[in-house]
Amino acid sequence: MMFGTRLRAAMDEHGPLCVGIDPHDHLLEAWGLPRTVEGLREFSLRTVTELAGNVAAVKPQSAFYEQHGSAGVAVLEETLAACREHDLLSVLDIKRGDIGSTMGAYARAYLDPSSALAADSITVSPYLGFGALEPAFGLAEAHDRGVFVLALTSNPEGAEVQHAQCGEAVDGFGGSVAGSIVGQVAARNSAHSPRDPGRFGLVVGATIGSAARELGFDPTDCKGPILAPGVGAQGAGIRELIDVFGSEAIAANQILATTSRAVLSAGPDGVRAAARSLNESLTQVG
Ligand SMILES: O=C(O)c1cc(=O)[nH]c(=O)n1[C@@H]1O[C@H](COP(=O)(O)O)[C@@H](O)[C@H]1O
Repeated sequence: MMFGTRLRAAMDEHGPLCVGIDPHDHLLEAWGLPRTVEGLREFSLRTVTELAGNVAAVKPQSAFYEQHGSAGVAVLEETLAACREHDLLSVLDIKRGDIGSTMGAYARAYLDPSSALAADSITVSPYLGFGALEPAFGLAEAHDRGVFVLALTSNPEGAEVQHAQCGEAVDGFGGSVAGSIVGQVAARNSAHSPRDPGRFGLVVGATIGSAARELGFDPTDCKGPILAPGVGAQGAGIRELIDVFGSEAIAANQILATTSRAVLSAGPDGVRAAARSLNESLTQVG
């Protein structure tokens, strides 16, 4: 089944929430775990078992595994394997972007099923040019995976790059860098529609307010899934999600709202209930 279809089916079944697996040191401590690779493993595998069957996807944040060196990356591999074993979709948050030949190596690392680091989908950064991401797009198609391209990120610093005007406007998407990214993702999803989403998605923060409107485009026109971080610890909630995306796109399960700290801080015995509660409030929209 095509990634966009698989994700939509998971959202229809489990709700529109993706819980990020961000093993911050303070969260390991709050869970009574050591700030070691052993603590990292227990935190990660417990989160997968608690959330499988309760959320549409999880989003391991590679950085928190890399900070432990190769032993941490080995835990990330175990975490992704656990997702596969539990039939839990994964969005591996790596935000990689590089020149084409190097991007090819990244694509093989994270999208080729023969790799221990392969995920169902990944985040990528178009800062070296949208076209430089082609190797990731190609492998995603070859192995039926998904790619979420950063467009309007949840951090305030992103605006200086993403809101910049880049000359030629992409029809219907305005002339900003972000609009150009959204328009190019929409073009790759041209055979799809909001009801039949493509495998190429966007990352658009729930904290961006009216930015997309002011830049002259609607991110939901990308005809793919939209990963929406910023919920919870970064201050966004249901109201902000509706302001950015509209209740129709949320109710149609195009928006994969994602939060990490707000759910993980509930602890090992509370993470499932916290996810179900947030999912419940999200499914009330529309
Ligand atoms: O690609 C991402 O997931 C991402 C994009 C973005 O614009 N903002 C953003 O916060 N993220 C990631 O989403 C997670 C947010 O974590 P919380 O703020 O704890 O919910 C972190 O792992 C971020 O790196």
